[in-house]
Amino acid sequence: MLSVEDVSAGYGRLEILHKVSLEVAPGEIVGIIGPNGAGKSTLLKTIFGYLPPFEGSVRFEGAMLAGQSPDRIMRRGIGYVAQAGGIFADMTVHENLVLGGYSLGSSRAAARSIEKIYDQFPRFRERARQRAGSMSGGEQRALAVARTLVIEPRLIILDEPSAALSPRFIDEIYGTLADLNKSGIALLIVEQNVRRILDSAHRVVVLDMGRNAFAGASEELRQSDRIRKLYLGEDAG
Ligand SMILES: Nc1ncnc2c1ncn2[C@@H]1O[C@H](COP(=O)(O)OP(=O)(O)OP(=O)(O)O)[C@@H](O)[C@H]1O
Repeated sequence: MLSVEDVSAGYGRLEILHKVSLEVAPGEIVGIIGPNGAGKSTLLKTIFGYLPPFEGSVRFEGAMLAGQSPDRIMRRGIGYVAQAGGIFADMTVHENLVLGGYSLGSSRAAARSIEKIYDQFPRFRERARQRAGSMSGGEQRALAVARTLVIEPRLIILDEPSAALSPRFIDEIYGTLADLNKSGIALLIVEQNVRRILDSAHRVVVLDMGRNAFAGASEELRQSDRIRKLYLGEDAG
C-alpha cells in the first residue's frame, strides 16, 4: 500500500535519511522506533510531502507521492497527525473537524463525514462548541486523530501519539487507534514508547542514524536481545 524505497532526504543540503526503505500493507500497523535524532520525524515529513526526497521513491497504492504537496497526498487517502497533535486550541472542536475536511473542497462531503465522526466519538458531538484547548491532553490528541478521519483515509501516519500523555490517556489513544485499525485503516506510527508500540504494531522498523537498522514482526523484536537491551532497558543475558 505504502512503499518507501531507498529514500534519502534532509534539510537544505544536510542529508539525514540515507536510503531508507519500508512498506505498509493494507490494514497493517507498522511502528518506527529509534534513538533521538535517528530521523523518524524526518521520514514521516518526507512521506507526507513536507520535505522533497533527494533520491528514492515513495509510492501509495501505486502512485508516486514524491514531489506532491501534503494537501494532494491527503486527498489520495493519507492522514497525518504531527508531533503534539497540532490542533487549533482557540477554535471549537467542530471548527477543528471542519478544518480537517478543508482539502475535500466540498463542505457537503465534509459535513457528512463529520457526522460519522460524531457517531464514532459521541463525546466530540457533546463538546462540538467547546474550545478545543480546554479539553484534556488525551482528548486533544484524540481530536487530532479524529480530524484526519474527515477525509476518510486508508492510511494514517502518526508522530509520537503517546508523547506527553499520562498512562491512562496513552491507553485511551491506543484503544482509539486499535479501533480505527479494526475498521480497516492502516497505521504508520513513530513511537518513543517501545513497549507500547511492540504491543500494538504488527511490524516494527528500527531507524538508527538515518539508516534502516532492523525490522521484523513485533513478536520477533520482543525476543531480540539487541532490542531488549537497547530499547527496553532489559538485561538480555
Ligand atoms: N528543520 C530542521 N532543520 C535542520 N535539521 C533538522 C530539522 N529538523 C530536524 N533536523 C535534524 O535532523 C535529525 C533527525 O531529526 P528527527 O526529528 O527526524 O529525528 P527523530 O528520530 O524524530 O528524533 P526524536 O525522537 O528526537 O524526535 C536531527 O539531527 C535534527 O537535528
